[in-house]
Amino acid sequence: MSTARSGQGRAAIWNMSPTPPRLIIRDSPTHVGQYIGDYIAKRINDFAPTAERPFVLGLPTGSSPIPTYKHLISLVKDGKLSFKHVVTFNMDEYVGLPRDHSESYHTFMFREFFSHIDIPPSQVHILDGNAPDLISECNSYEAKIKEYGGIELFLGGIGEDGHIAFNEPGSSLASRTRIKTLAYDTILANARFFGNDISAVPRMALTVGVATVLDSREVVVVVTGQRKALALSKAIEEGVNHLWTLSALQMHPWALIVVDEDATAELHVKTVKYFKSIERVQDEVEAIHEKLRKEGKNEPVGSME
Ligand SMILES: N[C@@H]1[C@@H](O)[C@H](O)[C@@H](COP(=O)(O)O)O[C@@H]1O
Repeated sequence: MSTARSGQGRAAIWNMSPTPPRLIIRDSPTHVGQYIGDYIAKRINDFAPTAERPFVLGLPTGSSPIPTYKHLISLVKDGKLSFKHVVTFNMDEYVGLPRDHSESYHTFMFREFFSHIDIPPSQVHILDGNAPDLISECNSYEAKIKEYGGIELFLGGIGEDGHIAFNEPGSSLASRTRIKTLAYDTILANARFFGNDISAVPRMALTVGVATVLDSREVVVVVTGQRKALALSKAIEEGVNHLWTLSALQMHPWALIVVDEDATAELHVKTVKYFKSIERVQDEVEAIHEKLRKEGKNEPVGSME
């Protein structure tokens, strides 16, 4: 099952090289979903996965990735993408919530995504929050990721307190898959999925660690809505800080954060302008290279990092 990683996918998208982390700004959550869906589809198609060399994809739950899932589903339905040779690892799962509960992350993933695409269920990995030994469940999850040669691309979402997966404020930036007690803010934020009954929200979860996410070759994070604006500014405009675990992406060489306009509300104008200009310049450079490719001339080698 072990598959060696190769740099093939990355070479094919040299022109999309992010700085760590690069910000892409789109008008609305739907446009964010389209951008990320197209981006992931390109990565999978460039990788040309096979049974022996599958594409290993990390995935989140939450309302933010739903437009991305919708777009990926439409690409599969249109025959432009297949998950036949994609292996997935989800970020997290509640502890103690029955697997078939409507708000378990198992249920969420099959309802919103897996049931609509061509992925064999045996290639889906989601932590079992009801395992008899939760510590060994977490350790074997890490081991399984390693067996597959690591995660090629981890798609993530964040909480309002800047947590990635369930790595709440104060999580070690060297953390691995483990049991985590949820912050009260997260319990409050997630009560909307439990009929606004705070007491119904599980208090614990299993989650991949910050280091598990940082280990993947590429990280793409979706951040939409004004309620995530403070977390985004902390993660982008301030230093690496375990109180805003998304900020750990500053240490990743290949990270992309895709946001809508609302999520930029707390950013400095110059930060927004900077990232918009970077994207514009990269588009111009890509147009030049596309022209060179068409004329059969050599493309310059290397990235723009
Ligand atoms: N553990 C999950 C996170 O992985 C997810 O990113 C977050 C955001 O949810 P939403 O996208 O609904 O705001 O919800 C939960 O806390």
